[in-house]
Amino acid sequence: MFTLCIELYSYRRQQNPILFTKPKVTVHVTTVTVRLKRRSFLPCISKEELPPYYQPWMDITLRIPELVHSHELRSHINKMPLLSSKFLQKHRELRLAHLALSMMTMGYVWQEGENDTVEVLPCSLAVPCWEVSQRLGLPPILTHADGVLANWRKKDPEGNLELLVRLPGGDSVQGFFLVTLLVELAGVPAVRSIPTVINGVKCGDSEAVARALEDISQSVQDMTDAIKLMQVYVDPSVFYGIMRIYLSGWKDNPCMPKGLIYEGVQTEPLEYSGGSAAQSSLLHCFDELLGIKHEAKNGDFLTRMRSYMPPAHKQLIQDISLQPSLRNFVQQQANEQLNQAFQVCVTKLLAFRSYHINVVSRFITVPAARARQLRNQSRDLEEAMISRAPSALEERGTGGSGIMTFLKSVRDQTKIAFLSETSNNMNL
Ligand code: HEM
Repeated sequence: MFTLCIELYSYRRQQNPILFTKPKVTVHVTTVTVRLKRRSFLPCISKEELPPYYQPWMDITLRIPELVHSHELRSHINKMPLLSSKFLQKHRELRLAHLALSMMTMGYVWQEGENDTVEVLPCSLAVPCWEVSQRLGLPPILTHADGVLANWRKKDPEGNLELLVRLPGGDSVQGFFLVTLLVELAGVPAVRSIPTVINGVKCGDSEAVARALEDISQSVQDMTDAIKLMQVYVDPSVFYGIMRIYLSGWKDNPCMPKGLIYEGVQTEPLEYSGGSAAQSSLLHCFDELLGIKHEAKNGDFLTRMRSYMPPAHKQLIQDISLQPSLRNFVQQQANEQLNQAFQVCVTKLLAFRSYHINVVSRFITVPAARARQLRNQSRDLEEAMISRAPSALEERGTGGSGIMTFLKSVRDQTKIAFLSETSNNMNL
């Protein structure tokens, strides 16, 4: 019997829950609210959970945008005491500590933009960041598991959400991380249905497999609906001109070709990719389940992104990959309902990836083209903001990939998963 190795949260569908509000606009979307169990994909963390000993970390972390703006973050971190990580005990404390330390790291490195980065992260930050990372099995840099999965709390009993820790970029930062969180939440029913699919394949129960695939399709559709909120809550100029650099890493990044020395940890510089939703476990799980294989270079990138996930997520993906092939099962059964359910599932995943390419075009490709045009002749504030965006990242994602070639190839490989006889009927 295949069971989920990670305890997921239970969820409840509601007609119109208010997810979070934007000044003057309250958005109602048909998606999910959550009741959390203790250990889940999305740990519910509150600021109060770190012991008071760690107040010097939180004092700085909660002021990152303001201290970056006044160019004082680095000096505050340079004066920060070197604290022992041994008083952090619970998993949630460690996750909150990792969130705080990795957010400070991003602010420290990128405070002055791409032209005045640092070569060394001071030991008061580097040492605890390294130690906490080792204990969690995460890299010592901001990951999707920090900025999205562990960076929220309920703001009020109605279910509105807010971030715990912010980066520069105002409301767009909140919008970016929380909309991504909504995509994660929308994907929960799909992950919960995966064991049903696997067990159905093992027992030869086509009907159960078909029903579970239909649930997965609905959930992926909900993910696509959720990602559409990005354009409501995030301003592309702010994303591209201000926020994006703070998500960037020091691997495959021309403005930090040598990587970063973590003082007190190692004398040689280390290289890490920045935060990216390519580190989300969801699509990795779906690809493994549906038998979607990526081309060598892209596959290597995506596999590398798994080492930026919490180990239990990585393990879950690995476990799914080791199960009997769903695709073979569907082909052998020659059952129309099952065939159809499988095809719809691939179609929905393809639609998510196609819409995601749209999002990337709106938030990166279009502003990058405008930035190139305006770099030497900025006129108004919005233009100035875009033209100050780091040029090294025009063609690269924060995870370090060559963006459009990568994303289009990943999408095209998804199409290959269609069962051949019916793909013609689906007009693709
Ligand atoms: C403004 C919003 C977003 C932008 C600009 C964006 C940008 C990118 C970029 C540039 C990549 C290439 C990998 C890299 O180097 O980082 C990527 C990959 C990826 N992104 Fe996003 N992304 C956004 C939102 C999201 C959201 C909300 C999700 C949902 C979880 C998501 C899921 C993925 C996935 C799964 C990949 C890996 C490629 C794939 O499996 O199709 N992205 N994204």
